[in-house]
Amino acid sequence: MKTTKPLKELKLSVPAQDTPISSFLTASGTFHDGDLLLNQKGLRLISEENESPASETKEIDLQFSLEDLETIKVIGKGSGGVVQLVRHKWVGTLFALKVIQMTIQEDIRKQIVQELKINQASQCSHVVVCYHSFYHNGAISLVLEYMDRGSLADVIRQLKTILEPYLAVVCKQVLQGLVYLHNERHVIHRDIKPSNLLVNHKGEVKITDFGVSAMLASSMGQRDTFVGTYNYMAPERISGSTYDYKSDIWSLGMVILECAIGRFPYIQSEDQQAWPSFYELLEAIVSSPPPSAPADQFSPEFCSFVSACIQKDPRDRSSALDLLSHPFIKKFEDKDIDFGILVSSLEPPVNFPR
Ligand SMILES: Nc1ncnc2c1ncn2[C@@H]1O[C@H](COP(=O)(O)OP(=O)(O)OP(=O)(O)O)[C@@H](O)[C@H]1O
Repeated sequence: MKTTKPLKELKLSVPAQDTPISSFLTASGTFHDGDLLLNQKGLRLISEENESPASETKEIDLQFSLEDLETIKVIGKGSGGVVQLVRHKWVGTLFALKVIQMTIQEDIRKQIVQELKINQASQCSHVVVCYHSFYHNGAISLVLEYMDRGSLADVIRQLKTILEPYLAVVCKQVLQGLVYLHNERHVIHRDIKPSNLLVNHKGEVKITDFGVSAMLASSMGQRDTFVGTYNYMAPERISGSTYDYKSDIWSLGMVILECAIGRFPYIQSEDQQAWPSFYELLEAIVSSPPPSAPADQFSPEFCSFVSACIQKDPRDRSSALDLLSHPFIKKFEDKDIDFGILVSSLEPPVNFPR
């Protein structure tokens, strides 16, 4: 692969806003999209068939308001907006408040609405909980479960590589989250990457950020809009073919392999100058043989797990459910591996409280 200028994250820019906010706001300033009503008081889900009678709406904990939260500090920034650490003034509980400005393209706004719907209904301990959502002053605010050790990206930044026993523990939790999303919610996440796998001091790993996920079951059908990094994207998505749950499995395989070898699998050496250009990377993902774990450095179980995920043809990839019983996961299940101890031994991410 040719040496070109360094390119750490391959991103596309978001096109300028082309839909006025007024087109999806009601006269009272309520954000309205399908079965969702969102205003200063919080989120209300309305049954699709029966939107009008207010008495039939399902109200969700209106006691909780943005004024009850005080900001401690900004802890992160993504393409959609900032993430702040906040505290509930009366109860003292910490939350992560993700604020997304609404002056964005309509496609992105729709993706955010999906995020709200999925998060609000989430009942899986490996998916980050969204406790509440508000629409206020041109921004959507999501009150999320606070994951006090940041993301897997923060962990690998410090550790460089993660050993197989810990990787098995991380993988199992991500797979449990994916089984929930794929088999119960019928959702493709579409953006599995290290910064979307959040970690806490207990060693729990949870999937977050459904900003780019799509509800397969929804009438919108498969959508092609994507904003974010292409590094972990499956070949069929890059080449514009149809894709399904298996594209998340490719991404998981790429993340796990990166954690094991300590570098993004499509760079040949640890020399940071050797990053391919954007198009070289896309070409490599689509046309080159898939990356694999070096058999001389890793166990046969790990190598087999990685290749069960990173297959060019999605039909050759295992499902999340099947991978949960893969020998690599099973091997460490009764070994009492405590990822929490490892994570707690690290410095908290920059901006997170010490
Ligand atoms: N619930 C949370 N608890 C603790 N930290 C969080 C939480 N959600 C997000 N963060 C932190 O904020 C950062 C930014 O998150 P965000 O989801 O906005 O963007 P991203 O996933 O990093 O990037 P992109 O928007 O390009 O996908 C994360 O990398 C993480 O460190």
